[in-house]
Amino acid sequence: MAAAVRVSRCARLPGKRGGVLGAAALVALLAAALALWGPPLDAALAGLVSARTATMDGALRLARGLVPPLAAGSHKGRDGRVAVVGGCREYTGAPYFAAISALKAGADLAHVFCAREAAPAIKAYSPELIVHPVLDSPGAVGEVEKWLPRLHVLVVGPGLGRDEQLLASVKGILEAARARDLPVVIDADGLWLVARQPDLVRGYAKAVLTPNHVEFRRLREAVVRDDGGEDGEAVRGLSEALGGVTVLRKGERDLVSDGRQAPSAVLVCDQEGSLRRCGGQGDILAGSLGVLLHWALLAGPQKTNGSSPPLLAALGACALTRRCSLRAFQKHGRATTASDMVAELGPAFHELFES
Ligand SMILES: NC(=O)C1=CN([C@@H]2O[C@H](COP(=O)(O)OP(=O)(O)OC[C@H]3O[C@@H](n4cnc5c(N)ncnc54)[C@H](O)[C@@H]3O)[C@@H](O)[C@H]2O)[C@@H](O)CC1
Ligand SMILES: Nc1ncnc2c1ncn2[C@@H]1O[C@H](COP(=O)(O)OP(=O)(O)OP(=O)(O)O)[C@@H](O)[C@H]1O
Ligand SMILES: [Mg+2]
Repeated sequence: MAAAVRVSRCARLPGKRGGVLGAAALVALLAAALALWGPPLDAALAGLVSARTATMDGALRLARGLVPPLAAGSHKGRDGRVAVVGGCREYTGAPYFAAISALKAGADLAHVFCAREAAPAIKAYSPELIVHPVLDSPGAVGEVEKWLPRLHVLVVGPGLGRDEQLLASVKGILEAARARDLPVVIDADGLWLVARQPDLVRGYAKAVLTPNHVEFRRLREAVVRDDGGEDGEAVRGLSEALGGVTVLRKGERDLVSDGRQAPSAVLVCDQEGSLRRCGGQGDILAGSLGVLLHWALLAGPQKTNGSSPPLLAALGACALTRRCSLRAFQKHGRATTASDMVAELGPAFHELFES
């Protein structure tokens, strides 16, 4: 059973003695303890409450510390060069949402490597995106590989579709990225590929998978031969079976684990979000996560306090996506779309990471 703690916003937290701690006392107590973070934190809290799942507000505080300060002398690209690999005839919105979210979350440059047919539409959505119509060309892997030295992170899968030729190209691109130790976020149909070829990511600590409900079940079925279970232990088990790849299982509560946190904590992000379940919210999360993952890996242990950088980045991206979707929902209600959420990403980022 994944051991950690569940810290929810509500007042009720069953302790070992079955008592209930008041919210204020609990928050104060855990705020101090969370400051320890990492193995000392786990040790400090292990005896406090029964092993459940953990919403690590302290992790968010750490995530804030990963954001590089804007500086007069910085050059274009320093704060992140993110590339989305996806976009096909059917799906052009998903790669756009992922790439523009990376920019609005603070990346300096956002590329999209997509199929030729998708490129005009994605280019038309935004002049900010650098769109390469190469993914369905015979030399797609080489075309992308020559860009890898100039990129910090790949976000693979939004709007990819399931065309065998595209998936074969993406397999080669993932292999090339891993060979260069490039961090990757794998979402949507990129997860379709991983479910069929788990060794593409197995044991790769710089990979983060972001399955939704359906994609999670497919992965569990393919990797651990069990499509049951949606709880923290199922997430931790999948992560462990993939050799410590960080898994973010999206849902009403986002569950994150790298399978190795001792004692194997599963972190929960259940901050308030939108009640609307419109398409594109997962793409926004994947793009935001791309830039946060780059920053987290760059920050070093003194900033992450010994915690897993991908884990912190995933939590930060969950909180950011929920906050921008909530802001959009408060303005647009049932009419809220992913475009409205993207429009709120900048203010949500400021609220969470800069104020
Ligand atoms: N505007 C666009 O271009 C969009 C394109 N998208 C792309 O569409 C492709 C397929 O993504 P999908 O998410 O549709 O496919 P999935 O295979 O993830 O999901 C298939 C169906 O499962 C159902 N489902 C999803 N979450 C569920 C849940 N929590 N409980 C029960 N049922 C659930 C939905 O009806 C969904 O259509 C991906 O490449 C994705 O990136 C989506 O991201 C949505 C937006
Ligand atoms: N049932 C839910 N209740 C509240 N929030 C949810 C729920 N399901 C998902 N979310 C929120 O929406 C985010 C995206 O999850 P979702 O399941 O929509 O991804 P997705 O299906 O990949 O989206 P996309 O349409 O972009 O592919 C989650 O990280 C979570 O914050
Ligand atoms: Mg999705």
